[in-house]
Amino acid sequence: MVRRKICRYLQWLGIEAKVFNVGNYRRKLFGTHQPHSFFDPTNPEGERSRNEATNAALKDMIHWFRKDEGTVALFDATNSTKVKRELLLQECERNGVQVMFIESVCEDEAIQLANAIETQTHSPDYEQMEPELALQDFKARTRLFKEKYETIVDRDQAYIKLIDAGSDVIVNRIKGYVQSRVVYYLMNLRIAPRNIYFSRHGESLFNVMGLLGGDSELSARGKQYARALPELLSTHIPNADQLTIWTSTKKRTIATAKHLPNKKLAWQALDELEAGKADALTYEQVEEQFPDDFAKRDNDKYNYRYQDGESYRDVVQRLEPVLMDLERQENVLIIGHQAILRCLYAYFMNHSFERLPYLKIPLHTVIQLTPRAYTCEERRFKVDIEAVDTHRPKPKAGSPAVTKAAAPADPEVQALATAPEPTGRPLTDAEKPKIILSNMKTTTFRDALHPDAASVESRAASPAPAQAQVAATAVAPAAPVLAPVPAPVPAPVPAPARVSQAPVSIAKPLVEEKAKQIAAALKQATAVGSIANPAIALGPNDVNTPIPESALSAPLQSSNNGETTLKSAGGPAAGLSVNSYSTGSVSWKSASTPPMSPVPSIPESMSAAAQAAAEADDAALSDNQDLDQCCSCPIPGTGSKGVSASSSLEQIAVVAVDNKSKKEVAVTVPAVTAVAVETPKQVAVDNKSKKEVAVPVPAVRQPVAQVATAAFV
Ligand SMILES: O=P(O)(O)OC[C@H]1O[C@@](CO)(OP(=O)(O)O)[C@@H](O)[C@@H]1O
Repeated sequence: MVRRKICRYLQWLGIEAKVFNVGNYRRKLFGTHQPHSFFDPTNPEGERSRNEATNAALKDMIHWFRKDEGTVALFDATNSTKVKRELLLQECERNGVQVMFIESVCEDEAIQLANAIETQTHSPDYEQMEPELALQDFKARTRLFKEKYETIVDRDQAYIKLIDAGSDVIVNRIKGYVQSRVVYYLMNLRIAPRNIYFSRHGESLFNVMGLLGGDSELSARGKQYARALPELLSTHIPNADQLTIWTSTKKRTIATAKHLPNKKLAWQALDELEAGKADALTYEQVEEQFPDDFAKRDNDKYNYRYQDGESYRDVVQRLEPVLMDLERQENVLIIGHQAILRCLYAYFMNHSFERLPYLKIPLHTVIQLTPRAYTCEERRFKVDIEAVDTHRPKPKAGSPAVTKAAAPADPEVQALATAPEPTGRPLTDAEKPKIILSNMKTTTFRDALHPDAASVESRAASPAPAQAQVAATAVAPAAPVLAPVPAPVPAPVPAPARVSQAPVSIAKPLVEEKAKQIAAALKQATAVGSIANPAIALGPNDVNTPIPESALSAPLQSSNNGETTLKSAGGPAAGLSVNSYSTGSVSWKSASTPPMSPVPSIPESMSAAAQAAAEADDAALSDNQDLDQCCSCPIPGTGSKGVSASSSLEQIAVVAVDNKSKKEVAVTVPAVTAVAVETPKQVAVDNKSKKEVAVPVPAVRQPVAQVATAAFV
């Protein structure tokens, strides 16, 4: 399930990613209900069939790269032996695809069992089979894999090892933007059972007047909703008093949380999409005053950036730290805004970026999301208090509002925009949105095939459009030199320099005791063998950008020969210190990181054949996405509302004291100690002080990689 989560996460960030699940190929070629003997390595017939499935998936993956459709492929197979991994590596190298493996080592029997049960419950392999029989078969299959399992020891190879549900993470030869992104994500990932709740603030005065943005009070009906919320929660949510409430720093969300006795935290990063010059206007006024902008937004709402404001893409970037923290948390209720909740909801429910800005997040409704291994379940609780409808559907192609817009309306988006409002009842199976999650093994990144390299470079060199109150005056540094791009012909191409030959990106002092423990754990794990070995192949753009050491220093436990073990609790930014940093009205308290609970995710341990993810899901996950990510620059003091850099490794969330309210708020700031490597400086002008300030800018938003994963197939 991890590979699906990685895929969803990368897609959410705007990186084209797709899962190639060998189990699905195997099922297509040889049927669903194969007995465990099919997986016996001493069964030549079974072995031949499984290799055939692997080759078919591999072929499709390479084809996908060659057609230039994707950036990161997750090759989802077991990859549990050196020979299998070598095969994958050779094929990828021959085609200019760089590989990073992800191995999940789990010795915790309880987690193994939970995984087995989850797998046999949801895998298409065990559909219509008695649960007990399914479990037995799955265990037998797992034993067969264990016998031949070989842990990854090649120090030249890029890999991540998740030990015991990610409580330790071993990182070897990880470099560049996408790889470090994946490491960061895995360190924060949590797959323990929990619910996540979203609610917009109660109806606001601006909502009633149809005005965008602002910081208005609640209307009378909005206040009524705030008063009704405690009872709504206690009626529908077990242990509602245990929920942590996250709000934005806007009055309307804080007032909505007012009557809740729960622990509360206000995040600046949760503030509504900044409408800039359109702030406090109605849609009609915006159309009248800024007709071109209005049409552009209708044409591409996700990417359209308000003058002096933000785009949805910007908001996704700034929400990343919130999302990371959300992944670590138990039960959280976010009282937020329409655009903000669309972004978060789209992540969990796996909506494409085209659909995202049109998702329906109505007022006076609590949305409950329950991540499952293979799905994310949703329920909506609507309070019977009237509220205006602030949802503006995408205008039909050809309508006056989009006369200037070239592209026709996306039918899926249209359908979504006109879909009936969800009600308080639980969704039926057919209505339930499917989601990610499945075992992940091998992840590969590629770039060399990307014929768009030059244009990517030029995109990176273009100044970002004006950010909230910031005028960019300098050009971002040149993109890293790209490897020669092989022509997209079917014939084998020369293998590029291997990722493994790149210099070690992280070298830390050895902590003997911990290293011994890890070694013992790995040895043991090899013997016990509960694994999942994903691999990620990296593009050349990504090769020379190591993870900022400082971003990883705090959780460091031990390292040896370039292999680094990271303690995931607290995330990679834990312990980074921000001394005296100041923004408009906020001063940093000190070196504390925001409330971060220890992470660990459930391991994908044996992940096995349980690839319940149907082909259809894979297709759903592979929405074409635009790689042209815009840089968004966090400018302290410019009123940019915590607009963040696009790499979370470059920023940390800290607890700060709001100078006005004297309350603690969680805010994100650039991790100043972490920006040096990946984030060159750019000069911008602070509109308030009129002074030049150095701004961290993501080096490149290039297509970075392609991923492959493996499972028991
Ligand atoms: O992106 P669109 O669909 O315009 O919606 C965003 C708008 O939603 C609103 C309501 O119109 O959110 P909210 O009231 O939840 O804070 C505006 O503030 C915001 O500008």
